[in-house]
Amino acid sequence: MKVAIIGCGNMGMAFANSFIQYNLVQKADLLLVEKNQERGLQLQEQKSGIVVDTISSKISQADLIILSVKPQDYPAVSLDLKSYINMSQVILSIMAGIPIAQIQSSLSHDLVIRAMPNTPALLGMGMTAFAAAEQVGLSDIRKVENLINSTGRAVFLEDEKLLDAVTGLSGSGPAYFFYLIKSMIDAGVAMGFDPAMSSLLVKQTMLGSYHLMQTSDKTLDELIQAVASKGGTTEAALRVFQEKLVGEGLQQGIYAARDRAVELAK
Ligand SMILES: NC(=O)C1=CN([C@@H]2O[C@H](COP(=O)(O)OP(=O)(O)OC[C@H]3O[C@@H](n4cnc5c(N)ncnc54)[C@H](OP(=O)(O)O)[C@@H]3O)[C@@H](O)[C@H]2O)C=CC1
Ligand SMILES: O=C(O)[C@@H]1CCC=N1
Repeated sequence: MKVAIIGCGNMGMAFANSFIQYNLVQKADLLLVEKNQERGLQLQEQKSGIVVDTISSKISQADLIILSVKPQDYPAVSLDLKSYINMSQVILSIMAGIPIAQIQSSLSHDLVIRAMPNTPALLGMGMTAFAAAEQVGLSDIRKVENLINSTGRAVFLEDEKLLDAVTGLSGSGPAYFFYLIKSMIDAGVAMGFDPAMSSLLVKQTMLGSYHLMQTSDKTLDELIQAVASKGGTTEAALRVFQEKLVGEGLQQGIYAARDRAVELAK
């Protein structure tokens, strides 16, 4: 399969590297379109594929074209791409917010799939949800799903609108996790640990807790209860979280991310 990737930053290259790692695409069949000169040079040094800095007739040979520029850069990309695209090519967009219909009309092209991955795709441990235009056949959906599976787990959504919620939940989710960890490490440092020791205490706790959650029969509430002894320390912390509306704050943040995805389409 021949693949072209337009915008080879964090996510574009997470996808490219997974395809290569699993031999789903050969480097000679991977066209990397990257406008940023410094990044383009890096990609050339890494020999990850055929690197070019502009969209040209070369793109007409690709079976699949991945759009992984920032949503704000898409209008310029669509103007360039429109003149080279051919009817049988499938477009896979991972851009936040931009609906399938908007991509179809800006490119005058039917075969569009829209996906929302996340950065653990860099390790093949990503979570991607995707939806397809009704004109895309099952065979093309399967081909794209196989590619996405090389970056981690994939779920197909019948309702494209939910992709904005996915963006707020799992697309941006890794940042929330790192934010939580950083806050805990900062608390450890404030209580007298050096940053390395605080980091070890927190990261190992999160790793162990993740595996406990995944292997235990208990619900999340029961797992919390199992830590929170009556009248003990955890209860004291949970009371403060409740008073400070930590859970609600997190949820409001997730809704704000979803709403920003909707705004990005305008
Ligand atoms: N980062 C994440 O966690 C996730 C991101 N996404 C989506 O993926 C997309 C890319 O995000 P991310 O990888 O983080 O962004 P990056 O900024 O890392 O990558 C985008 C790259 O595209 C380049 N670019 C801009 N315009 C063009 C053009 N006309 N032709 C070729 N290349 C161009 C940019 O260059 P320059 O820097 O010079 O502008 C940049 O190198 C976004 O739409 C985002 O919504 C989806 C899920 C998760
Ligand atoms: O922050 C963003 O806009 C992108 C989309 C999801 C994660 N990063």
